[in-house]
Amino acid sequence: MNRIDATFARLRSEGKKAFVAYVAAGDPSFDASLEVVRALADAGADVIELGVPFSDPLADGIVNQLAADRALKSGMSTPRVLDLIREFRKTHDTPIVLFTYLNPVFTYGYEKFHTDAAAAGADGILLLDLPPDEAAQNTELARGEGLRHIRLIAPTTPDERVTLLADGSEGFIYALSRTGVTGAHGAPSDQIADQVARITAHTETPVCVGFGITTPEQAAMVAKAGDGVIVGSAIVKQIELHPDRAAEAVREFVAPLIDATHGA
Ligand SMILES: O=P(O)(O)OC[C@@H](O)[C@@H](O)c1c[nH]c2ccccc12
Repeated sequence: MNRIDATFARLRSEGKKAFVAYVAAGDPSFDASLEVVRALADAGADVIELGVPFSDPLADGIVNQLAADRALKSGMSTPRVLDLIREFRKTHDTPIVLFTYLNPVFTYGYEKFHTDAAAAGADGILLLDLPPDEAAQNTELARGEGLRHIRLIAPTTPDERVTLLADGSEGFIYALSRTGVTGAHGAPSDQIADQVARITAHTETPVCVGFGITTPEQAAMVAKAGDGVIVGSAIVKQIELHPDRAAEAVREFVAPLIDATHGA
């Protein structure tokens, strides 16, 4: 069974919500990043969303932009991201979703990317700029049985596209708490429960909410509304602030967020 599906099935049976942690692979270096990802898993993150660093991350705010830049400068590349996953898999079973843009996957080769990523130990993929209609038309974009395709739904997504996206989403659905780019620009809105309900009306697939979640209070609020909480920039900021003790700083930072999510 796919690790993402197994994790959500387990959490549902335990009545718990998922904590999904995002970091850019290779930030600030291969070795330090591997330690960070292991620390996230050890701290109890249910899913790790691992960013394949890309030079033009159009949906990312400044914190994630700088992280991608640090990773690229440290020599990170798509094959090295797969190496990092292989290393992580020697010790951990936590599901991994690869987050990236179409360009790095196009350059690597769509089909080869899916095959190699699944073989390395990835469980899902979130291709930010792949519209669902394109995925349906160009099946090689969505090839690779080992990887679940996770799709984003924004508050501005029209209802007819919510159905299309919910049908095409596997593993879980990523509901954006607001429009704009990633990062802590304003608190998550109190409309979140309504937005999640708009999606769950169309699907049984778990719905996780991300964008701008920074504090345990926000995590608890969002966890009550959906099936999981996604936190990126706030974790990545810890790596930026403490490059020499990134894993430890991340572990300390996520512990209360994970408690708040699991306790919601
Ligand atoms: O950083 P935030 O606001 O906590 O949001 C999660 C996010 O970082 C992660 O899921 C992600 C990183 N880059 C993205 C680009 C688009 C959508 C989502 C993402």
